[in-house]
Amino acid sequence: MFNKSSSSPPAPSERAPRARLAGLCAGYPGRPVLRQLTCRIPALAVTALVGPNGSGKSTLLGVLAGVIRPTSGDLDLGGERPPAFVPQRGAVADALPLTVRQAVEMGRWGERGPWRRLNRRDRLIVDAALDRLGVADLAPRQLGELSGGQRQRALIAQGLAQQSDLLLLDEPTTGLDPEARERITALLAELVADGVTVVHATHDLEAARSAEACLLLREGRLAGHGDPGRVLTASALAEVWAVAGPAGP
Ligand SMILES: Nc1ncnc2c1ncn2[C@@H]1O[C@H](COP(=O)(O)OP(=O)(O)OP(=O)(O)O)[C@@H](O)[C@H]1O
Repeated sequence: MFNKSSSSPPAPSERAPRARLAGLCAGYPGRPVLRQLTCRIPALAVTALVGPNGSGKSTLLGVLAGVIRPTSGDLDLGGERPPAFVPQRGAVADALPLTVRQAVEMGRWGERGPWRRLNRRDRLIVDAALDRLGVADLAPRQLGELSGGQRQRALIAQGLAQQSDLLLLDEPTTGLDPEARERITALLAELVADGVTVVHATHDLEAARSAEACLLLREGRLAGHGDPGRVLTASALAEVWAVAGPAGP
């Protein structure tokens, strides 16, 4: 009677991984950052990358996105389409004269090229992404005049319009108020239900705890990975942030 239903989904650690890292090292010219990372990123789950400033979260996203080449070790990234990468909000100039719709349409450039007109299918994909993120009514507005939460949803819609099954986001909730943070966190979980694997770097421990998996980084090394409830303990966080300095998470 109390047997687990045979239809309950397997735990993330038991699922086929979307990405496998083995002894992976990466960084910038003359600056090694990631050191010997060995872990799996579960498919169809939200994975949070957690760690102090400079611990290598964005670098790891860059490696997964294919913009930073590992210097050694292996990265096995399955999937048929390249990952979709949504950079930090600050990386997108607020002054860019772009409407929300134009920003989301840029998500189609990878397939169409920036100079080719979008076709009907592209426009339907853009409409669906705007709808999914609840920003369809903001489509004609300038990106720069939106609230932080609205802009972040527009940028996630741009990632979604790339139609990848792997969505990489750099600090999608940073700088947002609690309500907007919760909304984005809930949206990421919903995208998993749509068939997307989500990996996001975050300083928001609440968001990290609500993820199905996490990677805890300390000075470019893996200090823990797996179930956030097991990895993000008070003692592990105190230890990781003590190494990083007194600023705290
Ligand atoms: N383009 C770059 N060239 C050289 N070094 C870089 C570059 N980008 C980042 N670094 C360095 O790599 C290290 C890791 O940076 P990274 O941005 O990956 O950390 P992070 O965990 O994402 O930090 P934060 O939480 O502040 O965003 C830092 O020491 C940083 O100074």
